Amino acid sequence: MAKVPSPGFAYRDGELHVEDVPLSAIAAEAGTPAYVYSTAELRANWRAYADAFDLDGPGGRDVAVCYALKANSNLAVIRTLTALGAGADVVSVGEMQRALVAGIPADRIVFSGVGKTRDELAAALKAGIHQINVESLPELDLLSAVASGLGLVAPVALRVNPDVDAQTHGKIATGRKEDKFGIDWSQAGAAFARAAALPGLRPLGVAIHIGSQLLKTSPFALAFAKVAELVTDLRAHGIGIERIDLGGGVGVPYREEDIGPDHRAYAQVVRETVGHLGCHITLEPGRSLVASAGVLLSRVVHVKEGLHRRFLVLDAAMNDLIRPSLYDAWHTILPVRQPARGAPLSAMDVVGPVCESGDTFAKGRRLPPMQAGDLVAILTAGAYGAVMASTYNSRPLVPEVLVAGGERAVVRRRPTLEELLAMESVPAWLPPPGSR
Ligand SMILES: Cc1ncc(COP(=O)(O)O)c(C=O)c1O
Ligand SMILES: N[C@@H](CCCC[NH3+])C(=O)O
Repeated sequence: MAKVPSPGFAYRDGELHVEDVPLSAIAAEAGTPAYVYSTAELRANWRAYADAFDLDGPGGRDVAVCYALKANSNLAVIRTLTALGAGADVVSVGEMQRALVAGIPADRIVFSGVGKTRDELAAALKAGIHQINVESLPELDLLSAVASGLGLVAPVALRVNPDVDAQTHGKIATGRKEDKFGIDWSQAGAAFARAAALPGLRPLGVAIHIGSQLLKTSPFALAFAKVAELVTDLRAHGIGIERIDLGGGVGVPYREEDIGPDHRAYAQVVRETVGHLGCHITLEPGRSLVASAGVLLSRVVHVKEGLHRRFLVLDAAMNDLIRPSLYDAWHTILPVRQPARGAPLSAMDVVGPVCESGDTFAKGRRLPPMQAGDLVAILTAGAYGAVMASTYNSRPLVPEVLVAGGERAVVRRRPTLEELLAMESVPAWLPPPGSR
């Protein structure tokens, strides 16, 4: 049996607890499936960055940690992180709204993304956000026009594509030359020159993001060194770069055997590669701040003995947590009731009720005896979990619960089926019910 890898979640009195709260109590109150988040774990994840970058001391004066909301945009989660000092990295006007509503000041928000619309750019400028990360020449022109139309000058970083392989899953690597992100390395100089010439822009930063779930620091080191070269080059050409945005944070251990990441080693890489430039540095970690802080709590609907395999059929499904289906991602799965010492383990396919074979959380996972009605916790689900949920198969969005010590609150409730249906309508020109 896998050990519980995080301090926010532990077996006590024969049951898995989130801080001081038994998960069975949460299942009784919020129903299942439900995401459950630990505030202590969020704090510990923040502290790892705060310590590595001396955020509360003199070393951190020129470093901003802008939490990438895409990893988990629940308002209570954002509020917890911003109370610790986080700014925000947003990729849509919706995320920007969330950041503002959660209390993050506009001047601590950066706006990334490869396809920001005219309306989104205008909203960001009107809100007065810290920086817009521009990813293409057409976007430069559009932003300049929008800013000029509003009588404003946009604070801009250009996201460049350093052509570095992040050595992560292909679907979440973003810094290779074939990826859609950033301005081609060979066009970077010309793009900055153009930005400097456009009336509505103040180009002051270089941004990159090479991918997510990096368990090694070497790809970061390669990419950051290229950024340093570019900054030096741009300065030599009279373009005064004051800011560097280094993109997402370190990866997280999903399996016990995953080694790293070491925040201190990452911070060391940052200092060694770009520290000498005297730039203000923005970091945009998402996953590493929230992944370990969340579990997906689910109930066993059936234990189905197939002829060839044993299936543990849960009430959670791919629509609630899509990472295993989409990236073949591993999530450790634990029974909420602590198994007896030496309980026999047997291989089970852990699946959901959705009508796709891909609705599988784990294949051949070795688990102790389980029966219908038992609760399980799918670990390390705080990042890219609830935010990627859908209503596929007309399953309502999964609720979210935040725990702090002995306190707990439902921070997003499960919508009712009536609410889902109320969003739709049948036009009067369609045949009425009963006709054919
Ligand atoms: C531009 C940008 N910044 C930050 C992040 C957050 O990355 P991570 O969750 O790996 O820290 C992402 C997602 O990969 C991203 O696309
Ligand atoms: N959704 C991905 C990460 C995407 C990163 C976004 N830039 C995951 O779960 O691993």
